[in-house]
Amino acid sequence: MIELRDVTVRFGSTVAVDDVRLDLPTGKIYGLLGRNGSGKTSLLSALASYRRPTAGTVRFDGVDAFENPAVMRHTCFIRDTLDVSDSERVRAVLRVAGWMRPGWDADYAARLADLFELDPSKRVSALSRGRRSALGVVLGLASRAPLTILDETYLGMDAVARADFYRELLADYLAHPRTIILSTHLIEEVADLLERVVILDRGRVLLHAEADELRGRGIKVTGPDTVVADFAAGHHVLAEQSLGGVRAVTLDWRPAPDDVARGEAAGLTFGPVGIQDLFVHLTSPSQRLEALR
Ligand SMILES: Nc1ncnc2c1ncn2[C@@H]1O[C@H](COP(=O)(O)OP(=O)(O)OP(=O)(O)O)[C@@H](O)[C@H]1O
Repeated sequence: MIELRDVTVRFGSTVAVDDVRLDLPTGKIYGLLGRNGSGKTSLLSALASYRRPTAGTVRFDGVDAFENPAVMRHTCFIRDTLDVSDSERVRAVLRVAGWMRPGWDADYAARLADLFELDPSKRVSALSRGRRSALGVVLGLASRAPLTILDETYLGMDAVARADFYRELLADYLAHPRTIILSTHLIEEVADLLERVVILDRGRVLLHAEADELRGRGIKVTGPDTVVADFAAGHHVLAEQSLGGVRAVTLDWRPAPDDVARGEAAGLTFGPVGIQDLFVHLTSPSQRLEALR
């Protein structure tokens, strides 16, 4: 279990992470979601012991993580900066990772490098943005670290490379279960991979839930204005649109099959609300719902 207790990270007068308390069971794939500046990187830096929180503690199985060599050896935190020297060649970067990472699989790293067309003889400075991102992915996956954190690492990769990455991540996770935290803005793309979701909003945890629970949490209802209004009465409306007598509402409610049948008989149509939609509704300034905390 990874336990964060009252974790606050400040930069001068900016509170990047505000009194966060989280219990993260290990052996799962997490999605850390949040709008720009919501504190994801700051929280992950504290989680990975890259930064001492201004206040609070991070514990792994009851052990304080900060400056603890055993914990740090088992943590791989990949940021878009990569934390490698630009003048190094890819081959050397992978070799050094092999020395530092107890779980490093050099054959797997070579296969991944091949898959992402990473030329081992190139210097990091000569890599395109996408290939640089791919190097981060190789470092993250081949480390097989019990705690692997990928902080928007793969944003520079093209759609084909990202699809390869998602497939590799899932296959390797199933073969070598570990805790993987993905911070991303590409929510729809990764949604199917996630087992748990944490949403940060202005430095605070807005929501921490099983991904399956979120997938079925909301529903979109469309139909004649008055019928929709009747159906939605008493339920939390996350979003609403109206045009020419037709209304569409997104409800924070999971109706029973009988309710759906009743609605369909009255001329309503129903649609799912994905994790990305839910995220947008929960974090858009007009819809911020403190009550869901
Ligand atoms: N080194 C720093 N010095 C000063 N302020 C910082 C520093 N790092 C982050 N911040 C501030 O802390 C807040 C949270 O930033 P952080 O990078 O953690 O957010 P984020 O969710 O990762 O954002 P993004 O999605 O844009 O990458 C922001 O207001 C940011 O400006």
